[in-house]
Amino acid sequence: MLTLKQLDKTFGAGTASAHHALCGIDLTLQDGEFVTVIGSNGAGKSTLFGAVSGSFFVDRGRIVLDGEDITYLPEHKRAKRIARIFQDPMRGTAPDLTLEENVALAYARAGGHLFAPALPRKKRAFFREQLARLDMGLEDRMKTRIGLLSGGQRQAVTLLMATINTPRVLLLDEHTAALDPVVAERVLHITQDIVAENHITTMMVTHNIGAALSLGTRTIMLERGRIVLDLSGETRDRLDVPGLLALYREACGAELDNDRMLLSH
Ligand SMILES: Nc1ncnc2c1ncn2[C@@H]1O[C@H](COP(=O)(O)OP(=O)(O)OP(=O)(O)O)[C@@H](O)[C@H]1O
Repeated sequence: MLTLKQLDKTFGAGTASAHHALCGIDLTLQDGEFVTVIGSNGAGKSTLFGAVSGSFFVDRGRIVLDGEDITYLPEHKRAKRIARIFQDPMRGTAPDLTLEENVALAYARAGGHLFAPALPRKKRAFFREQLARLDMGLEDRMKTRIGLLSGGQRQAVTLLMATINTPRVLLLDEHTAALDPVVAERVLHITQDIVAENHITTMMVTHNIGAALSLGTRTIMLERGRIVLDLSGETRDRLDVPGLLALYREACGAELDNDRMLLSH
């Protein structure tokens, strides 16, 4: 279980450009829960992920994972349990290393090691099987430099690498936004399968409202560093995009300001 209690973060505190990016975030995620996260531009979605993954420490509040207080645990020590994938497919892999070398690195990192020994044969075979499931022909390209793969292929590999040692929490920060729609759809399918099979507690930021309402079992909406909507069960099941926008208007007294979100449904 992941619990966030009263998280607060101000960037540039004490300066003229101070920005209160997280304002008392309270959120509990059950094991294996898949939550989609939406919100207008600058609402604090990436900041929330940064707080959970440890890119910075929060100013106030507590982050508790499986009963352990990890609020001040450095990022590299959380990495074994909390994986994060970004929008940029180039970010999660080393372009000059082969697919196999990247996988070896991911294993090493997940095990808390600095150096990557050669991949044990069993693990190699397992990863090859996983690659075959992607149906992108990558299982026969273990010796190919990652930099030669397409964005979609790289993002799919990044997803496999991030979940190689089954993290407790997976943070997906618009991880399909830079892919063409067909590839994005496929990567989303793979995401759902991996998350469900491994029972990984997952939060996924998306600007696609339709995807936000159809994937996972819960949707939260952020606005100015606060959770303004937390939708699940029948309420969420019955909701369509206009319905969500109306709820937003009711909660915030304004129209949603996110062009990408409004254009993508
Ligand atoms: N390191 C930082 N220093 C100063 N301000 C920051 C920093 N990171 C984020 N912010 C500010 O905090 C606010 C929240 O940013 P964040 O990236 O979390 O928003 P977001 O909801 O992910 O937005 P988007 O959908 O546009 O990516 C923004 O106003 C942003 O400019």
